[in-house]
Amino acid sequence: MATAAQDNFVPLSDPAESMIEADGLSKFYGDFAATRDVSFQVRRGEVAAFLGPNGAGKSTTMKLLTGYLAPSTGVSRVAGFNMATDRIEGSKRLGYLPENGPLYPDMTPRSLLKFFGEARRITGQKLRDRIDAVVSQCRLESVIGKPIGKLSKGYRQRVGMAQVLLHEPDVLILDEPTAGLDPNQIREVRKLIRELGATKTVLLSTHILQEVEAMCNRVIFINEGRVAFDGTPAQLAEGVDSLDERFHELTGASKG
Ligand SMILES: Nc1ncnc2c1ncn2[C@@H]1O[C@H](COP(=O)(O)OP(=O)(O)OP(=O)(O)O)[C@@H](O)[C@H]1O
Repeated sequence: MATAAQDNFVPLSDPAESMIEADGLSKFYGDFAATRDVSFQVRRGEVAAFLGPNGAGKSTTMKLLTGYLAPSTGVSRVAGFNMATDRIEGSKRLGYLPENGPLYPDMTPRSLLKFFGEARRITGQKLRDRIDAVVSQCRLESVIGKPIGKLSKGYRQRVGMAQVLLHEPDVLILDEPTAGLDPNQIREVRKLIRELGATKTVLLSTHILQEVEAMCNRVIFINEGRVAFDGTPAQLAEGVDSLDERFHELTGASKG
């Protein structure tokens, strides 16, 4: 039976090109469901906002999608690969930026990128070329030799992005990529994500409505562990005076 969320869904391109797929993902901690039967697909060419209030289940869903957490029920796929049974193949095509991801504070961006590149079996000239490319893309030139622990939050976030992009993944899953940044840093990270969206499929989590308008052509809204809306930013704004009003409506609706 179709759900309200599915009724709202508008396919933007060929369904065969689904690059990120959540299929009935639930995660239980004892009796508590952090996510319940979460299903959606993000297609090639989409930059999708994963929107919802604090505690809605965004990070949990992202961990389930990337294979970092095992679901209680359901299946996740990245570029068509089942992340439970084919995680290595899926991971080759995936760049995942976790919320407050581990960055080794004593390493420099250069040594960190070398370390992660080698872990992905990129070596020699290819690795040097890829490091140069992501350093330029993420504008890290001025901090490349400084300890990561001494960098500003904005630069640390860009180091995380560089690490995510190093192996040229087709799919990016970014957990709150602009959290904790100042307005200038936010503008720069948004610009970078818009550029990346031209060639990659992106799912980024946020609880900030402006992120949707600034970067995304698709919105998946989650509340209390369930998908409450799935459609375009224009559909999200339909029939309300402001996105704030829609946010309130979507978060209030499931409490009745
Ligand atoms: N390991 C865990 N054990 C128990 N409950 C957990 C665990 N991890 C997450 N939760 C709970 O699951 C719910 C969803 O958490 P999650 O971190 O996915 O939310 P979120 O939407 O990412 O929130 P935020 O925007 O604050 O990061 C929350 O109520 C959280 O407390």
